[in-house]
This record gives sequence, C-alpha cells and structure tokens, in this order.
Amino acid sequence: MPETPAHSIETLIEARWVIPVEPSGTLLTDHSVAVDGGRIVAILPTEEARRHFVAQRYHRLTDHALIPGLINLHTHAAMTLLRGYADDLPLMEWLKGHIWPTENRHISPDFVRDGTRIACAEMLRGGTTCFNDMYFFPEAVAEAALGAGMRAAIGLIVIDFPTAYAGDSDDYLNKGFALRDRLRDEPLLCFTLAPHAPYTVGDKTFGKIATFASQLDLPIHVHLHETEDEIRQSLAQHNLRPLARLHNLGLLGPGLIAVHGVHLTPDEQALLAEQGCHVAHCPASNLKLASGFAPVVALAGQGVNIGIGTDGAASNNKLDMFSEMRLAALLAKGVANAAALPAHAALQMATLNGARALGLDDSIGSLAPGKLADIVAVDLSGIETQPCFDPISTLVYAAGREQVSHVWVGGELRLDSRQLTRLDERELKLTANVWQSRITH
Ligand SMILES: CSC[C@H]1O[C@@H](n2cnc3c(O)ncnc32)[C@H](O)[C@@H]1O
Ligand SMILES: [Zn+2]
Repeated sequence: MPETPAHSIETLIEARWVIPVEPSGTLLTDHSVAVDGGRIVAILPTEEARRHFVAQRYHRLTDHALIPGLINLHTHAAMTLLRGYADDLPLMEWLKGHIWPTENRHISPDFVRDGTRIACAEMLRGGTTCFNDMYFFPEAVAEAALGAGMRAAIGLIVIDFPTAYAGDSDDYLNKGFALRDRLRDEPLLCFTLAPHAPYTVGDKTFGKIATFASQLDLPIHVHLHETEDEIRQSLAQHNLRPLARLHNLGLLGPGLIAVHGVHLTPDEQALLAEQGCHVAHCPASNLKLASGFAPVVALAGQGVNIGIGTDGAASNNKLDMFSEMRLAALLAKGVANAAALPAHAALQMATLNGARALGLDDSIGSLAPGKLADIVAVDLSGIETQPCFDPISTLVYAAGREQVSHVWVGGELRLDSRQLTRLDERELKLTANVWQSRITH
C-alpha cells in the first residue's frame, strides 16, 4: 500500500494524555494534537499523527496531560494591584470602607493596564487562556489582554455613580460602545454589558442595558445575589428580591451571566434554569468575604450552566483556576455527597461551561478538530502527582497551577516551560512594587 503523503502543519503536540473535556470524562492516552492556522486540525494516536503530519514545531510532552485552556468566568483583573490590601472583612465593609475609596484615589488607565498585565501573567502561568472581566477603563483591560496574547471578554461597565472613568450611565455606555466599535474585529476579544450590581444600578439603567443587550446581541455580566444584605436591601428599596427585579426589567435570558448566585431559593434556581441563564461560581472569593457559596449541586440539578470564576485578586487573593476547581468539587461534596461534582465535571465547569456562558463554545472550551487551539499542558511527573491512576482526578484533586508547563492561545505559545513568551515577569514585579508604594503613601 502506498503511504499517504504527510500534511504540513505548524505544531504537533505529543502528550501522554489528552483530556478533550467533550465527551465528558474522555481520556486519550498517547495522543497528539495537531495545530495549524490557530486551530486544532486533528487529535490522533501519536504513532498515527507522526505518520500523518510534518510539523514546523514538535513538542514531546511525555509526562503531560493536555487540557483545554481554563476560562475564568468572572474577574476584575486589574485588582491584582489591591491583592492583600484589605483582608478578612465582609463584602460591604470591604468595598465601602477600603476598596472603593482606594479605587477613587488611584483608578486610571495606567492602574488598569498595569494591574491587568500582572493578572494576565498570573493567569497564563496557571493555565487560564480566557477571562471574563469587569472593570473601569475597559480599553486598558483590552490593551493588556492583547499585549499578553490572551483571550478576554471585556465588560463594558455601567454603574450609577460617577468615577474617574465616566460620569453617568449614558457616558459609561457610550464609552463602552465606542470601544467595542473600535475593537470588534480583534479575534482575541469579545464584549459583554457589565452593570456592576443591583445595589449600584437603578431601574432606568438596567432597562437601557436590557434593550442594548438584545439589540446588539451582547451577554450581560452582573454581580447577583452575592450576599444576604443585598437581598434585604433590595426588598427594602424595591419590594423585590434582586433576581425578580432584573426579571421584571427584562434582563433574564440565555445572555445573562449571574455572578455569585449564592443566595437563591429553589424557585429562583428554577427561574434561572427556565430562562437559560448562566451562573459564575466564585467559591474562594465568596468564602473569604463570608458571603456563603452558590448552591451548585441544586443549580446543576435544575439544568443551569455553571462556570467558575476567581473574582478579583483583592477578594480571593489568587487568580488560580486549579484551586477554584478543587474547591468547587470539595464544597459540592460537603453539601451533598461524595459523588457530587466529580473531577471531570469540575474540569468541565472551568472550561466548556465557561465558554458556553460567553457564547463561545463553538470555538473554545474543549479540544476538538475545528476549535481554536487554546491548549494547556500540565506536567504530572512530579512527586506531588504520583502515582497517577486517573489523570483527570490527578488534575483536579492533586495538581496545582505550578504544574502548568506550556500554554497556547490560538495556537501561539504564551507559556513555554513556565516562561512567559510575551510578558516580562521581572518588569511586572517592579511595576507591582511601584503601585504598592503609591497606594501605601
Ligand atoms: C464597576 S467595576 C467593578 C467593581 O466591582 C468591585 N468588586 C470587586 N469584587 C466585587 C464583589 O465580589 N462584589 C461586588 N463588587 C466587587 C470592584 O472593586 C469595582 O469597584
Ligand atoms: Zn466580582
């Protein structure tokens, strides 16, 4: 039989294991991922891939698992500059007494650009390839993400009080739309409408957001039902719980990403499911601020799509999707039973479910031919991850972000043997120190 001619491709990544995430729980041993033009073109047993392809670059990752890039479904990337600035406080005391006054003093495009670049470095080194952001000066978030070569959903924020970024809701929205018009063809970026929360955004502004979201087909990214206080305040002011209020104002639907969703009645869980809303589960931030945590087992049981977020580094204090996955799985077992949220389901939450929430699951969130090559290699050879009976279990329960060795975004190498390819870690540490002294003095 004549040999079929080999196809030329850019990159062939040979790995001990490939965990495509879809179909759920699949594990491929001694497989390779072929990448060309920024996309996955094939996933084949390595022997076959070697016969079939001639690559410009080969990566022989003999002790590694390949997983889809992790998707951080909720963060405020620039808040790395406030990591550890105010700890051990409940949400409202933390925000009103410490974070908002400090943001008022320091917030600027430079603050946001520098903080976001630091966040991108941390996230890439931890296997995150895409983040869903909500912060002031979103143009600086976009600039930092593009510079780092990361995928980002840029929140066009709206809050009903003036800040250094914008004056009133129309000013916030106009600035956001101008940014989206300027950057809408950037392949690494997409946009959401990001009203901050029910307690900082009025009915009129929420109404405008609902209209624009449906006219422009933009997702809505909003903090919702984070604390009991938020619900009490909403009942006192509007005679409605926040979710019911947003429902009345037309915000619920498959475009809504409800961040936190900690305090939800069974009827509210059913409403989220019925409306096709998504929940961004942020377990570490919720626990640290003593807010509680989302009823993930019940929500998933109702059919709600749940992704995972870190929230900002000022409340977490890490942007570490590995520790969030593990925490999400352990909390679910704590409230339900040991079988709740198994490792493959936690990994799916941190990848495919996040992509679904952003409406990007046709292009990212799993490893499959035709999808963008957002790929993470995790080195499982260390003593911390031995023996390895089941690599999916090892990834979620034993591995940490330190074991991430390589990261590709759209087929481009962004982390190479733990070295960032587009960001200078030394320079970023100096930048963090400069901001620390500005914030302290
Ligand atoms: C309008 S930009 C984002 C705004 O949100 C603040 N923030 C950070 N973490 C949280 C949280 O857990 N709940 C509510 N608001 C939060 C951040 O400091 C910015 O002011
Ligand atoms: Zn948040």
